Amino acid sequence: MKRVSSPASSVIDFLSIVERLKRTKRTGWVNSGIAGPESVADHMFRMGIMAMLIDDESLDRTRCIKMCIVHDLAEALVGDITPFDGITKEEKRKLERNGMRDIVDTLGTSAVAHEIESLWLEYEDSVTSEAKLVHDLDKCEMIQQAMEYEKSDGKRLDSFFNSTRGIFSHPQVRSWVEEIYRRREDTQTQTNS
Ligand SMILES: Nc1nc2c(ncn2[C@H]2C[C@H](O)[C@@H](COP(=O)(O)O)O2)c(=O)[nH]1
Ligand SMILES: [Mn+2]
Repeated sequence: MKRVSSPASSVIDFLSIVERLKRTKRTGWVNSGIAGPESVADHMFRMGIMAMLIDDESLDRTRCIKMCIVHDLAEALVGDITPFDGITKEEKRKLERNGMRDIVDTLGTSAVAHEIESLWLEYEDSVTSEAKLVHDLDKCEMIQQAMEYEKSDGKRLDSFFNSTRGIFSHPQVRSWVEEIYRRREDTQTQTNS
């Protein structure tokens, strides 16, 4: 089937929506009083790099990288909703599903529009091994950022570690999480000495 590419006007409209992710600060850090917090785009970028570092031949690595960089795309329209905003998971999914539909519609019926929406739905359903890995990376990236903010801002961000304890399943990600915890303890030891 001939690939139908989106016209330039649609592409620029779509990229202007993506630009919002560069300006949308991650709510969890804003609520924690972090100065100059990362954006949603920053978070997805490092997740993409993390996916490149995964050494697992059973996974479609390229698909994982693509899933990382689209998984929070809906937040360009609905914002970055935390588990503490009083919005149910069902309502959040409905808001983000509708947001994704609006975002992808700007690209028309192109193959890439379908690909982006499919990747997002696969992440949301969290059934495939690739999606489960990207969920691991989502939380691993978050706790590494929390560890780095604890060190740079001299704060305790316990909730990020408490809410993700024991949830990681991929062995390589678990090894990264162990190292994050070790470094966090080092920082706390140095701070207390
Ligand atoms: N204070 C906390 N905030 C949290 C926690 N877990 C997630 N979050 C924040 C981080 C993001 O701002 C937002 C959702 O992130 P997604 O990548 O899942 O869209 O919620 C937590 O335990 N404490
Ligand atoms: Mn995320």
